[in-house]
Amino acid sequence: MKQYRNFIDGRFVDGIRRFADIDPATGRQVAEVHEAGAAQVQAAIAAGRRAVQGPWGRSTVTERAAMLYRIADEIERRFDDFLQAEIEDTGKPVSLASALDIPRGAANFRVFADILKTAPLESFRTDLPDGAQALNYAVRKPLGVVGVISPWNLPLLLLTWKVAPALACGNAVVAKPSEETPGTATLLAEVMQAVGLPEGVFNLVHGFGPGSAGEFITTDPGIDAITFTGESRTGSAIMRAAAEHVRPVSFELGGKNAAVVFADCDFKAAVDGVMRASFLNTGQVCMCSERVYVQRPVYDAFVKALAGRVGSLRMGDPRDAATTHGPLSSAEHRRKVLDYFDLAREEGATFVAGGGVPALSGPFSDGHWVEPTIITGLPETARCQREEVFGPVCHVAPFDTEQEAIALANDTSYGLAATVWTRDLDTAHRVAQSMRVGQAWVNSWFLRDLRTPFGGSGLSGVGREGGLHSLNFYSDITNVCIRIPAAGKR
Ligand SMILES: NC(=O)c1ccc[n+]([C@@H]2O[C@H](COP(=O)([O-])OP(=O)(O)OC[C@H]3O[C@@H](n4cnc5c(N)ncnc54)[C@H](O)[C@@H]3O)[C@@H](O)[C@H]2O)c1
Ligand SMILES: O=C/C=C/C=C(\O)C(=O)O
Repeated sequence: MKQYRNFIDGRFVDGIRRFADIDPATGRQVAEVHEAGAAQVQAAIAAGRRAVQGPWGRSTVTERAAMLYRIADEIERRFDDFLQAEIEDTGKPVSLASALDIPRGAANFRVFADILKTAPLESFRTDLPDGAQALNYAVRKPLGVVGVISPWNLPLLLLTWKVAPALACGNAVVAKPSEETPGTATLLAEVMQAVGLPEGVFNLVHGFGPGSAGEFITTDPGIDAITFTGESRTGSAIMRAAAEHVRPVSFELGGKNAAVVFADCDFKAAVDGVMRASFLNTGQVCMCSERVYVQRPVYDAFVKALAGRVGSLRMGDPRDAATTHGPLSSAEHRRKVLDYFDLAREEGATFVAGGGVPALSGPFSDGHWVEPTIITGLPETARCQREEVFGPVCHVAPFDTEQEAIALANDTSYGLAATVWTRDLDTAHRVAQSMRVGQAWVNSWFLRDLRTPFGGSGLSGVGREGGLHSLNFYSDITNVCIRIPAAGKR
């Protein structure tokens, strides 16, 4: 059986216990994962501290950028290994993992190398009453040892989205991937070793949250900052842990995202776009649209077209290029999603498509499959309209006016993403700017430029990452202020 070990101070080490890594497409075990104990997490943090105090913490931008390019190149050289590990851990279709997850794993390093090299320093010239001036400029320095905790839905993409800028800024990292998806993170540790990243700069520990590696990282005073992607409830627990030693946090959390479709949209593009926004990665993307609002004149046609398209999603062997819909991440997560389907029925929903468990044959008969599902008829107060399901499901409801659509979309305690479909430029700007979210897309969804701010409002997160926002979070900033006397004065 394949073994996924911890990577501490430049070496792969066994854990204190082992747990099973399950392929959600088949329900079969694919690897044994070595759970790190408290002492091993402490050793990883101590190794990180030594690394930041050593040459790595004093390395130049040019040196670090070169290292990030080497990491990106090595991920690409081992593209197929990463692809197979990601598919084994998630069951996601090869078409998706090869177009999104693995390329973004490499791109995250390359883009942050470029951003680092081109990032300006902030500076201000201050005029003083006596004719003197002051020149202020802010320098970024490493924060120290950064704890990175990531989820299972886009394992390599979301881990590297945080590891890359943390390393770019000269920090050391102690990373913990989700217990459900340890594969590509372990390969990333192999990459770090292969490219010669100094020992202790990147450490990887496997395990769970409470009472395990996740909690050991977040409660350790040796961790200088915590960056986390996952559920809002977990974010809240981590925030409490971070408060103890007053450490900064950056959180990308859950969503209950709206799609707003106006009657003047490009109808086919909107149907295609909402299909993608609701069902990509089996609905397990934090930015997925679970609430779709369609303007009344096109509402019936839209629901019909969406239901027709759902039937064309193909489940099955993730390695078959024709497969477009994978399983859910685990038996437990499928139970949660199916419980929401039951709840939706109790709350009065009409199931326009899906709603059940498909019968797959052969090795995939024990996978954690759920049909892509479209529901209508729920009141906005229904729990299924308010809570994040994180599965292949959207609810479609009609609206009449622009003001009503904005109010419906914003009526949530989350605030991650929205997507607006219209051909009218004025409507597009007005509505997109009115969305209380981190990302408002117009006639598109999950279209990413990694230089832009990314994050969530309300329950969806704390802070923004991306571009300079990442550099600022992963840096300790010192403002230097120099007084320049006026000529002839002191
Ligand atoms: N906003 C975003 O960018 C974004 C991106 C992806 C996923 N998500 C969200 O993530 C969720 C799905 O991922 P998940 O189920 O893996 O999330 P999760 O919160 O259950 O787990 C995420 C990570 O946190 C660890 N963890 C759990 N409890 C912990 C604790 N008390 N202390 C420290 N670590 C702990 C887990 O082991 C895992 O590594 C969804 O809510 C989704 O919306 C958000
Ligand atoms: O599931 C959530 C997806 C988040 C995506 C990103 O963080 C990104 O594209 O950088």
